[in-house]
Amino acid sequence: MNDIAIQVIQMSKNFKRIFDKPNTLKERLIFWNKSKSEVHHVLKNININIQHGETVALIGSNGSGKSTLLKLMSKILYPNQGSIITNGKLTSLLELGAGFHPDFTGRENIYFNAAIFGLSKKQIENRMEDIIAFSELGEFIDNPVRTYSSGMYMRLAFSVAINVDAEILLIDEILAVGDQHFQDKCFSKLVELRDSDKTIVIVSHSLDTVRRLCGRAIWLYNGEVAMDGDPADVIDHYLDKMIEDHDSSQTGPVEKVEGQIHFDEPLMNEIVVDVSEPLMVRGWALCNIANTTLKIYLDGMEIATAMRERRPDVLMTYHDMYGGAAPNAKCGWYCPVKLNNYTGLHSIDAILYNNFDQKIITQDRIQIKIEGNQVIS
Ligand SMILES: Nc1ncnc2c1ncn2[C@@H]1O[C@H](COP(=O)(O)OP(=O)(O)OP(=O)(O)O)[C@@H](O)[C@H]1O
Repeated sequence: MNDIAIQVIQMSKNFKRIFDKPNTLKERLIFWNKSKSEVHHVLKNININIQHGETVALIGSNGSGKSTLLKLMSKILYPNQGSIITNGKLTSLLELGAGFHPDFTGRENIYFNAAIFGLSKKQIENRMEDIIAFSELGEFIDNPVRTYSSGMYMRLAFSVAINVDAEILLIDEILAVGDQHFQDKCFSKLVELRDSDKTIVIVSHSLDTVRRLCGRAIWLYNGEVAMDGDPADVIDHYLDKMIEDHDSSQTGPVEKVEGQIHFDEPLMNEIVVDVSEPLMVRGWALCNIANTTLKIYLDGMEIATAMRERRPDVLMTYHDMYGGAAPNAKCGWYCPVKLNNYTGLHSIDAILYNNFDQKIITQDRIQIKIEGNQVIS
């Protein structure tokens, strides 16, 4: 048996961009030979081999061609040059609602979709209850899908996709529309499929999901494969490049500088073990400029510049500065605070400064009361 599930060979995809497209017949007649178009090279000479059993993420900034590549793999689109060969039964979760008939009920759409996938009526009937149970749609399963919310669509689509015995699963971001409970459930299911012999290709902006789920990440940049390998390395390079691109696109002063600081710890009832042991203060900062510094003050005295911390729960905790480079980037931070006066009320201030002019962008304060060896409020 061929070990390769998906083979992309010297593949390029272009789209035509049309400017000044006439909207009315009059405009068409007047501008009949004047509409301008431009060929947009979305993917250029891509070569990728994905083995059976691999779980691969496609990452990259908006418009880098990730969804287009998935659509090409699922043969919704065709390349202008080169080819894509898939080997195995393939199902895809690409656009919400794609493949569903809006006037059919959820149940009818299950029949419809599973039949297209080659399942017999008996096979579908045998799986029907499992599909409905996984989707948790309950009585809504007998309502027309046009009445569904995007989360409900996604529940139905995911439940069908995992029950049609596909060997290759292509998933585009859509998991993000589910509520937290269903996202967690889908994630666990994907882990289960990953650990069986399924091949999964997923497009996601959730780098945490990529790190936890995938064994390989492919980064698309300017229509080419910029890097292909271990997710942790690829994500680091991708984020560094995003910072670089963001910095070079910042030509003038940032007009409206905003930021937020959050304290997560110290938690109430935290036991302060020893006076000589510093108390760890943790939080995260969010700012729309890159060049910021976060300083920590104890009872009005500057005691430290907070240290960056990698936090799996906070997206993009990667930059050496505080605030982060990309707009709305978040950075986890920590600071060991040595309490001079052990018992009593202390205030800890975190202040985010703009490195250009040292002006304060934002600040926040927590007050902690220590009694005995505990933080009590
Ligand atoms: N059908 C189409 N016709 C014309 N241009 C298209 C079409 N589909 C995609 N594009 C263009 O191709 C480029 C890549 O789009 P694609 O959706 O693949 O990017 P993406 O990496 O998935 O982005 P995002 O992270 O925003 O989802 C974009 O510039 C988009 O405008």
